[in-house]
Amino acid sequence: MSGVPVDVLIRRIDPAVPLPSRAHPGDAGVDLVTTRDAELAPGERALLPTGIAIALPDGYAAFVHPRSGLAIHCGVAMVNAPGTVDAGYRGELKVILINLDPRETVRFRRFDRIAQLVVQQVETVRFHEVAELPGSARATGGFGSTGGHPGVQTPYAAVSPGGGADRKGQ
Ligand SMILES: O=c1ccn([C@H]2C[C@H](O)[C@@H](COP(=O)(O)OP(=O)(O)OP(=O)(O)O)O2)c(=O)[nH]1
Ligand SMILES: [Mg+2]
Repeated sequence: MSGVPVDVLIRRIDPAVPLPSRAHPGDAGVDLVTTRDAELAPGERALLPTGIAIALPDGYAAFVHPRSGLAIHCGVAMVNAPGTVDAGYRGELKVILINLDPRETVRFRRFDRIAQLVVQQVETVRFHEVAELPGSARATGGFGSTGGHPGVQTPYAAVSPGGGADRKGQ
């Protein structure tokens, strides 16, 4: 990371919670911990408290991202990844985890690291309604229109640049 650090106010809701810090200089995210033990059975989800609240400057947002280690080793994902923390939000940061492993229950202990927080500048936009949008090379192609998907055939339609749907088996 370069440039002048952005100042973010932080309040400990749980007085014993460690303040978030970077594992390595230059890391984009700071790890967030759970302040309570949790047990997630296969398919179960939980809203876990992090013990902190923050005040971001105007023009910034924070994004709660999953940890890749939890994903590959435990099959744990964030249901709403990335979670969006608004600049005006003063409540406790919370993380919605889900255990996607089909067999194993995953256990978290107090102060285990469960997610990471990335603070970013966000643009303020104004929307201008128009009858027609300007053309582009991609046009309306999306959802697999460029092909090359490994694995199973899904029932979902790819949208071709012409705007039509390529539906397998129809
Ligand atoms: O992973 C997350 C996502 C959100 N939040 C907090 C901060 C955010 O500012 C607030 C609202 O989040 P969001 O806008 O995603 O939820 P919503 O379902 O749209 O709720 P609301 O109607 O309160 O905006 O909840 C978290 O602590 N963790
Ligand atoms: Mg919202």
